[in-house]
Amino acid sequence: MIEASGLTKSFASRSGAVVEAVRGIDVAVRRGEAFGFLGPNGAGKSSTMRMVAAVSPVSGGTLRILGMDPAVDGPKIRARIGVCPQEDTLDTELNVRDNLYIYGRYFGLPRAEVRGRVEELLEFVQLTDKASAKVDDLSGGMKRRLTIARSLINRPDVLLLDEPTTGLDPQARHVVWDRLFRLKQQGVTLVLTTHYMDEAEQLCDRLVVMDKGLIVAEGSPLELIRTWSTREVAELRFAPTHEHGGDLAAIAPKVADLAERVEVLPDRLLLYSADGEEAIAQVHERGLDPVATLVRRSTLEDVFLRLTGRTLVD
Ligand SMILES: Nc1ncnc2c1ncn2[C@@H]1O[C@H](COP(=O)(O)OP(=O)(O)OP(=O)(O)O)[C@@H](O)[C@H]1O
Repeated sequence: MIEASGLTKSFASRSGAVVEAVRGIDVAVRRGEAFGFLGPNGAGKSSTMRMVAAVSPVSGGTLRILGMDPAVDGPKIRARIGVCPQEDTLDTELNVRDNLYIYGRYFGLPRAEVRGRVEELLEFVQLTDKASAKVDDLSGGMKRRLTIARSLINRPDVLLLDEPTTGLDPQARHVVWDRLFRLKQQGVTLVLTTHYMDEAEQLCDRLVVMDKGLIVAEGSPLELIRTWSTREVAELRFAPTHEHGGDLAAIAPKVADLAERVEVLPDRLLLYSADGEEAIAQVHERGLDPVATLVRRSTLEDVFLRLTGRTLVD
């Protein structure tokens, strides 16, 4: 559905310096899959998405979308994809139903067809009872669902979603995920960006981890975790009154041999080990006395930390 090779995007900044937002990435998105671009702010995700949406010209490399070249067939591509942008771009002058209707007409769909499609989409995103409401009276989650409905008006083969649940509360996020799952079941190819690990794990069949304009890893969430992390992680917190005064960097060498890898975060130590309980038992045996411990399974957050040395916190 999408094939990029050596894809780059540069911007000229105001000072005249060149910003290389995307520095040569290879990506292939298959029909029907949910594909994610994961990475922190500034990684180049949005710049990539805008090229894939055929609204921002490619600086270098090649890009094919639905077999077409965006430089030649931009309008044809845009007719067959849906775009759900990061910020709300809904028309606050119009009510919920008319936001969808106007968009459908913009796509050149006949009036009667748009009317039917609008009702179908309102139902799909569970906004039928809000059809006459002003956009400003909707909650954040409802606005996001309306934007998703709008991006589906042309029955796209591919739906691009830039951070679909950023800023939403947990319940609203789950409602959005549920709708995206349903779309996937209907055969729509989903391409999304996110900096939420749980979102990537929930939704994506495959994903790439981006950092500073480059892809640093690629695979299914499970493959990435298996390749780049251990099965379990033991988290250790120490009291500020500990003999090292809570200086975690000083404690780390004392436990380094108990794990495959140790990460020092500002507030805790992470011990990457196949058996977290065993690692913690040994820490206690050495009289190191953590004030709190926790064993959890590895997540994509651990993969990201391993690959970039940074956490993905916004
Ligand atoms: N129009 C622009 N002009 C100049 N620089 C830009 C422009 N758009 C993006 N950039 C720069 O390109 C880099 C990548 O930005 P981009 O928005 O693609 O990252 P991102 O991974 O999507 O981040 P976010 O999660 O914040 O959306 C950043 O350094 C950004 O400042």
